[in-house]
Formats: sequence, structure tokens, C-alpha cells
Amino acid sequence: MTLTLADVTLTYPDGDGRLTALDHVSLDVPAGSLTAVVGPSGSGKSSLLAVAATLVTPDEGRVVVAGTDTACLGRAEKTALRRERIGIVFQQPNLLPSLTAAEQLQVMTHLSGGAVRGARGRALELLDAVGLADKADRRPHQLSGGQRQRINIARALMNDPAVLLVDEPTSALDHERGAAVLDLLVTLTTERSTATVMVTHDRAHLDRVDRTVMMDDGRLTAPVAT
Ligand SMILES: Nc1ncnc2c1ncn2[C@@H]1O[C@H](COP(=O)(O)OP(=O)(O)OP(=O)(O)O)[C@@H](O)[C@H]1O
Repeated sequence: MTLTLADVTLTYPDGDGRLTALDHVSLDVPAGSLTAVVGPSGSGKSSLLAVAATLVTPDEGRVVVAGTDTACLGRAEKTALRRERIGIVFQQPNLLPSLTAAEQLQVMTHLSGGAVRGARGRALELLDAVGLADKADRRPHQLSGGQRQRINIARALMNDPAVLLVDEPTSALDHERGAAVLDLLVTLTTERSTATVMVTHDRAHLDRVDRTVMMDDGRLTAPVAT
């Protein structure tokens, strides 16, 4: 299993007490499969992604990323694991305004201390994979919202992650563009063998994913039919 959450509980301080955001959550995501997480606002979906991304440490339970039990890691080791093994697609692309599409991706190689020499070639290969080969030298303001989201996804794949975590990728897109982005995520998950978890409010295209699970008040319910 490439991503495993085993009996994970996460609480936040809440007045004099604690609020349970994740309540004994277990989830296994194999390589090459896409799991969608749906559920009402405040049910814990973002918390689940944050824990899987090792950005937040759970109170209890284990998070295992590509065979590494993250409980054993120090802060620097977690940062390295995140850079090398985990791709994160945030809801807002947050592209740097002055950089071209290709440079948005190349920056990831700089940040992870990788060999800068092959970075442009890899960036161009990924832009091609997300259908933007001809937009490599465009800056964000010269691209549509859907194209910016594709760059966001390509950027998360730059370091060839084992785990891909995607937060509300279609929320800012219309139906057609949302469907296209979801198709892209399904294809990339298979082609690049990532264990992909996607949080979404949008139930429109869930027939395309491998599995849909529901968060409800911090608990993960059985897979739901789509
Ligand atoms: N940093 C925090 N400190 C305290 N409570 C938090 C914090 N982050 C989230 N919570 C609470 O934890 C619960 C789960 O929040 P979370 O953001 O994971 O839900 P969500 O399902 O992603 O919601 P949405 O769909 O609205 O984004 C909520 O009750 C929220 O108020």
C-alpha cells in the first residue's frame, strides 16, 4: 500500500476542550488508484489531507507514506519526505506571477535540491502530459483558470511523487472543465502510479474515480456508490 492511514485521530484545541477532527480514521490507497473523499463542510476532509501530507501530526494512529512510517521521522526528515514522495495540489494554484508555466515547475526541482539540468526537459514533458505543451512560455495572467489548475497539477508531479493529494481541484471550474481536470487526474494516477486522494464537494464526476469514501463528523464511512 502506498499510502496508509491507520486508526488516525486528530484533535484541535477548542476553548477548554478539544475538537475531534479525525476520529479513528483508516484508509489504504494503493499505487495507481484514485480515492475521492466527499462529505459536508467541517467533516474533516482537509484535516485528512493535512495528516496524509505530514503537515499535521495526528494525536494517535499511523501515517505510512511509500513504506515510511512518518511517526519515526523528525521535522527535517518529514520535509524531505514531503518534497520527494508527496505531491500536493492545493485548491488555489498559487502560481508565481513572474514565472512562465515551465518555470513554475522547474522551481520545484530547485526547492528540492535536485539536478537542475534535467528540470526543463521534465517540466516540458509534464506540461505535455497535462495538455499544455504549447503554453510553456506563458505567464499565469496569460492562461485560463483551467489551464492554471493543470499547471498546478503538473507542478505537483515534478518530483515524481508516490502519493498525490488533491484539494478541491474542480471547485473554481465549470462543469466541462471540471470533468476534463478529473479525467486528467485519473489518467495521471494510472500512468504515473500515484496513490491519489482527492477531496471534493463536487460529486458530478465521481463515476470516473476508483473509490469514493465519505467523511462524516470526523469519521470515514464505508465506500459510497457513485
Ligand atoms: N487549525 C484548526 N484549529 C481548530 N479547529 C480546526 C482547525 N482546522 C480545522 N478545524 C476544525 O476541524 C473540523 C474539521 O475541519 P476540516 O477543515 O478538516 O473540514 P472540511 O471537511 O475540510 O471542511 P470544508 O469542506 O468546509 O473545507 C471543523 O470542525 C473545523 O472547524
